[in-house]
Amino acid sequence: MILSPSLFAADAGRLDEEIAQVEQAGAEYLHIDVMDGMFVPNLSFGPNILSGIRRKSRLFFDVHLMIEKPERFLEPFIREGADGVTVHYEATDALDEIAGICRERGVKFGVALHPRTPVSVIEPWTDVLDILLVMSIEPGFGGQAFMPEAVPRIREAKALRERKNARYLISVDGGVNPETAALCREAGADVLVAGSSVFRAQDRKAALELLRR
Ligand SMILES: O=C(CO)[C@@H](O)[C@H](O)COP(=O)(O)O
Ligand SMILES: [Fe+2]
Repeated sequence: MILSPSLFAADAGRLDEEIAQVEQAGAEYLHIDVMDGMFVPNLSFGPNILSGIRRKSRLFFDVHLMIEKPERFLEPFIREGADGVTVHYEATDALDEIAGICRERGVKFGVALHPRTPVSVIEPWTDVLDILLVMSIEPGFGGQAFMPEAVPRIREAKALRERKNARYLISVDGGVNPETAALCREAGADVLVAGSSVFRAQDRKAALELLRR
């Protein structure tokens, strides 16, 4: 299981220490939420923050773009250190272009699905997709409860991968804690994104171990 602590839940006054802690505790990815106040009613990190934290960490930077027309900002996020860029299906008509740029620049191409977007919409891109992000909350805020409807959607994403003989990782984002992590794992998740359950815990290593178990 790949664990991707979500930086949005970290103490913004000491991001480098927070990142070092989860890196030392054995996280594989660092999930970085980018919000534009349009696609979601909130704001978060921009490319300048990515550039700053890139100098402090070797983790895989798993960038989750919750922005309208993400193709406008792909280049700065790649340049500043993203290893994977996940865009929302609902936010763009340019998935082919985005997939092409990701391939050219050697970064993983991810697509996120809002909880009400059918999993089947991704079918035309399954052969170029590296990460399918199944949202298990309404995007825009951390600390929300996991939506149980996500579980059959993870199963559907896995069945689709098998049927299409595709290779994408299935990632789950929102309300992931030790209990809901178990449901996600059983359903077929490969990557667990977890904000509050990691960064609100005193002992990050213990928190990651509980998610992994
Ligand atoms: O993309 C988002 C929110 O839109 C997430 O990545 C959250 O930041 C996850 O936080 P928790 O639900 O784990 O607290
Ligand atoms: Fe996210």
